[in-house]
Amino acid sequence: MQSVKVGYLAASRALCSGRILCPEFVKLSAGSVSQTRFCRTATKPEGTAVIRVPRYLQKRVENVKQTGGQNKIRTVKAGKLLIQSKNPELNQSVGYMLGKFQEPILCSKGWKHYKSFGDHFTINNIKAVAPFVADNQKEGVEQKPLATFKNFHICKELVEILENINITHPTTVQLQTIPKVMRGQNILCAAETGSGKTLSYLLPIVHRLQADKEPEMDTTSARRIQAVILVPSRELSEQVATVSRTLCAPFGLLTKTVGGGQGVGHIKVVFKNDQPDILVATPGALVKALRRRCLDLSELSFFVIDEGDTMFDPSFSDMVEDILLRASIASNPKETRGLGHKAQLLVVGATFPGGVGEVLSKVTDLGSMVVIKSKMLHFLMPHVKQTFLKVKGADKTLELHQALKLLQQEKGGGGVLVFCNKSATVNWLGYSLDEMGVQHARLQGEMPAAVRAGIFRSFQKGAVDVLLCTDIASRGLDTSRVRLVVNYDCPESHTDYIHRAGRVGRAGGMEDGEVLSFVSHPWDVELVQKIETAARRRTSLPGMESDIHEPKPKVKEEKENE
Ligand SMILES: Nc1ncnc2c1ncn2[C@@H]1O[C@H](COP(=O)(O)OP(=O)(O)OP(=O)(O)O)[C@@H](O)[C@H]1O
Repeated sequence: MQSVKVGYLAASRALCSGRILCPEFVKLSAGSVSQTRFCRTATKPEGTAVIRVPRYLQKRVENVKQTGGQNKIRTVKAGKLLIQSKNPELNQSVGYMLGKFQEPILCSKGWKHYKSFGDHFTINNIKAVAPFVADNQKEGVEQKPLATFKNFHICKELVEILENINITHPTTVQLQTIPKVMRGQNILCAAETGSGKTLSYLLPIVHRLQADKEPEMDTTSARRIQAVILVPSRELSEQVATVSRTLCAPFGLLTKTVGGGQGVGHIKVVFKNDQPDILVATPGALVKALRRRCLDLSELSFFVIDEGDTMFDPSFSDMVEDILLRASIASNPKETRGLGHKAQLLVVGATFPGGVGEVLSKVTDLGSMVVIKSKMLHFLMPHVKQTFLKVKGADKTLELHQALKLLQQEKGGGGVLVFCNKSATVNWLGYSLDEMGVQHARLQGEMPAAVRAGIFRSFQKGAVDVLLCTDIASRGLDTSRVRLVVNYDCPESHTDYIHRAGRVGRAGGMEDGEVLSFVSHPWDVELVQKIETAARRRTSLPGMESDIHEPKPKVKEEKENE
């Protein structure tokens, strides 16, 4: 029997004064006082008795505290369910709101116990439209005219290109960001996954570059790099470059990429004949290029850091700092115009770690940066159904097979991203799926660059439906055809969960995207409990609230020091 020691006086006071008037408890406690061995020990102060409270009684007391003395809290009301559990008593309706100090009773509460295998719960999608769709586009809101890209006064060719690909109304983040970028402000923008952050920075960049372009300029010789976009992976650099090329096409602006895994020879070739107007690069490749003096960042008009959380992660931050120090970053909008102008700094991401300010304060005045933070940042996506299944490690492959079959039967198939925590798991799982006859592709960081090239693109194009991958595919990669994200291995952090889950429910993507997470290890359970708590409380995921803060103006600090 596991037990705890409590002071006799404290325990008896709690028993007598509290609402916990359990006769069994009192009887047992009194019994154990007379028998306690601790009374006899010389080290204990005289008169202090120690009683042992059995674990099962502690649990009962905890439950009484949680339910406030009632047998159970009724969390189900008429209408749609927010949380749907294997045990219907733990369901929670959309209409039920937890009290401020009320502890939610979690389906995943006992998931560290081996008997919980087979248990499951679902956080239902309670909204049909993503929160980042501008308010006036939501159902039932018809009063205001819809905002369009024309409202931003960007050149008409760009508006036409967007219309051709069915992008007519800006998302919330685009509405907030584009005007500010056009005004020359440095921006720190944090908004949900799939909310259209790429266009938020690319549209104003291309608009400005075409406006600044001199008509008589020779297209090749006078070209210089005017915008650098830093991204964490090769795949993402290709994706951003594709969007950029589409937007640049009518203006003859050139976009190039340099990515990790490419030798110096290849990097030199990129810059040899023709400098691009827009360069999309990974930090490692750009550092190599800068060291070999292949390019010069002194005349930049824009410096963009996409996927800010990854780029300011310790694995990249030194390189990012090194690159930023070679560029001349503006400290206010006036410095971004005219002769000898400096670069406007745009940092975007779906989550933000602490420490962003530390690096940025070395290159610009943090006080001048405009922080744009979406309302639903770090919340679970309300328009995506998210299921958690407690399953034995050995059964995960079968469960995955089952989920793929169900998707085929119920929705006629679609893109599936299966996330594993390690490259080795991707390979191993790949062999298992081969044996089961499931066609798939694999994408993981340990693959040679040549093998990796084009895998995500072929998945985007629909050449293969199932992609087994590590977290390299969770950051920024966009495909509207993903219907199901499977966390074959439970993600290691909230940030990873947000990014992985964010591959569905994207602007312009499938509306019925789902996330399925397998939970097999006891150490996965805490993360699941936090996610379930956030869902039941309708709050953001814990530990991420302070991730983004308004940078303090440097000037004030200096004045204080004087
Ligand atoms: N205004 C819009 N209307 C409809 N679709 C849009 C709009 N803006 C962007 N999209 C589409 O939304 C998808 C997601 O955009 P994008 O990749 O820029 O998202 P993101 O916010 O950068 O996501 P992540 O945080 O995952 O990087 C893209 O397919 C893009 O074409």
